[in-house]
Amino acid sequence: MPEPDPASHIEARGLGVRFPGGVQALSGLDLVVRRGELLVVIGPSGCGKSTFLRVAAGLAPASEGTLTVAGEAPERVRARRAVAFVFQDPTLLPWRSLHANVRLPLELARVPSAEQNLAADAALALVGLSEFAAAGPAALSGGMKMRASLARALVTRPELLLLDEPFGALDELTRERLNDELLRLWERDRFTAVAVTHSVAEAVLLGDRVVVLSARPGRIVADIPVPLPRPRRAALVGAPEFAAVAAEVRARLRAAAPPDPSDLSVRT
Ligand SMILES: Nc1ncnc2c1ncn2[C@@H]1O[C@H](COP(=O)(O)OP(=O)(O)OP(=O)(O)O)[C@@H](O)[C@H]1O
Repeated sequence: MPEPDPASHIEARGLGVRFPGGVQALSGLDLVVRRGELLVVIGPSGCGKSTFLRVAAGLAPASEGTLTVAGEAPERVRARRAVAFVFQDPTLLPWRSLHANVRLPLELARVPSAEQNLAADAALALVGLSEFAAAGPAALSGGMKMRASLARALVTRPELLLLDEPFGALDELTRERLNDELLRLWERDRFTAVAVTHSVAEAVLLGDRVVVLSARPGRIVADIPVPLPRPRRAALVGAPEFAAVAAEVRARLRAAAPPDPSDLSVRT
């Protein structure tokens, strides 16, 4: 077997996922995510984006081909807590304070409690929530809950962060702020990150590359580099060079989407 390339973090080769009911979510997917890269995956609804993240997180098995993380099976990477997942729903435990929510992954890893407290303090400070450490999730806005969810994901200093439409449920302004926050955290620590989104603007703002998947079963139809300089912030969205990349992503996404039956222009 060839030596794994140290620069590649996730390697999917001929990856396919078929669910027990027969739904083929992904098929023949070849993708390399480099270490320290921020990759965005976009594609039509139901094409298998979340399924790809779940396989990379070690939460779902591949049915064809392989996917490795740092040359290892994703389940092993999950077991050593080197991967963290952020979902659209912040899933904070309502009976725990923010601090106790953020330190939970360290508790589960049986990290000594003094270390847990220091790391949770630092993670809350990173996302600007120190003064809410003792508050319960019910006292927080949606944006604050998502910040807490990011803090909980980063508290273990993961090598790989997987984000499944993390800010999709937030209003536009809060979403912009959270994207800036995510960019700041990633610029600081340069963990490998794979984010799924439905927003073309978000994809171009965040990504080093944007991978466009076809309609189900998802396979890669475009792999678009984003040559915009970093650090990037949400204000970049109005720039002409931004619009050019966004137009390319949008065109590839349109071409990937299944035809709209109400669109008369595509009927013969
Ligand atoms: N556990 C499961 N069992 C059976 N089918 C599933 C399961 N999970 C997902 N699917 C199906 O697999 C397909 C891909 O789902 P997935 O959630 O990965 O798509 P997605 O691209 O993330 O969708 P969306 O953009 O709507 O969130 C969908 O048709 C979905 O209904």
